[in-house]
Amino acid sequence: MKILLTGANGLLGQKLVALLHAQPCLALVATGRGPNRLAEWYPNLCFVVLDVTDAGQVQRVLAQEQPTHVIHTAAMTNVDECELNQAACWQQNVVATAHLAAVCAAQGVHLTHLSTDFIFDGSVGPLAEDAVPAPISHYGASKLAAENAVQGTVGLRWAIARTVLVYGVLRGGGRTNIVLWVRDSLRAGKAIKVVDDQWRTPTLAEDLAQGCWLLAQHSGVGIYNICGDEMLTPYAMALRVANYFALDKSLIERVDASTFSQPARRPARTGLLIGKAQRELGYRPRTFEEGIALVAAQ
Ligand SMILES: NC(=O)C1=CN([C@@H]2O[C@H](COP(=O)(O)OP(=O)(O)OC[C@H]3O[C@@H](n4cnc5c(N)ncnc54)[C@H](OP(=O)(O)O)[C@@H]3O)[C@@H](O)[C@H]2O)C=CC1
Ligand SMILES: Cc1cn([C@H]2C[C@H](O)[C@@H](COP(=O)(O)OP(=O)(O)O[C@H]3O[C@@H](C)C(=O)[C@@H](O)[C@H]3O)O2)c(=O)[nH]c1=O
Repeated sequence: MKILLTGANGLLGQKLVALLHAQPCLALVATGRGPNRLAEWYPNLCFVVLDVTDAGQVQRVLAQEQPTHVIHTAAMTNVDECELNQAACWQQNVVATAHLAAVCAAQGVHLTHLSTDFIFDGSVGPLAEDAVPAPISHYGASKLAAENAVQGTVGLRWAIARTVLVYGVLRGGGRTNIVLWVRDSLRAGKAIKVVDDQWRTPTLAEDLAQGCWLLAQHSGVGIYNICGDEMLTPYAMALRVANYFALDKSLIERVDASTFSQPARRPARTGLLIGKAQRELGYRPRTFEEGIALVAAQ
């Protein structure tokens, strides 16, 4: 088995490297668009530069590496930036994915593609895999189009892992996430406004990596929700983080989403149901509390 990761420098990518680099009987090729930000921690990691929007590079790297499986985490994940730079978002999230899927099909490579709860409009939740998508942001529309491109690629063995609000410790800089943002703001004595009218099933990055590994091992086919098992608002999450780290809860101001005028709308109520992944893959995510404890331990 030989797994090639895209976006290996990212939050999920790093956790996949941590999980997979020492697996017996598995060859791992980590790829990313920039320099390898993981060399300090994984000096023996096989890292190849791969910008997934460069069709020639994708062709060459897959032909050269001959993976049996690809886990495609690379994407433009800043939702507001996607709303403001829609062409770049489409290029990164849709065009690149469609081409990667075609190359995987041509080479008989199993593709696990990462998708999101933001393909839904947030009117009802939590949702199972058969719910009808209706994205309300360009990011969400791009991720739905990517799903459709993957599913529409003839001859491709594919799995789509949908996830939600991923958190965890990221090395070497990159996007922050809800748990780190709350912890670091409160530690700095900074007041924060946190919404209590958006509902999510927050996902520990290590659990998401485990779910992707299970999908690759099973060469799973179809859509699988891979996320946390608890439905929480960011406000509830912030209180849990403050309690765990014994930080000042009075700095957390409870607000609703109307407080923010972000370029991209966020779906109010999402969250995904994980029964299928639990039954078919043996997926067992940690609780939010356990997730915070793991973040604290790192
Ligand atoms: N984070 C979340 O809350 C959620 C994420 N997801 C999905 O999960 C996946 C992983 O997300 P996450 O790890 O959090 O994202 P990150 O933003 O942490 O990582 C994404 C990685 O993709 C890389 N990348 C971006 N464009 C390209 C490109 N053209 N070629 C190669 N690499 C590229 C980035 O490179 P660089 O480091 O150089 O910027 C970055 O390392 C994404 O597909 C995302 O849509 C779904 C739901 C929730
Ligand atoms: C910055 C900020 C966020 N929040 C809340 C809103 C939101 O529910 C949560 C995260 O907000 P952000 O804008 O940082 O993240 P956001 O862009 O909403 O996160 C999304 O990322 C993409 C990649 C996905 O695929 C989605 O699943 C989702 O995780 O925290 C506040 O309450 N106050 C704040 O000041």
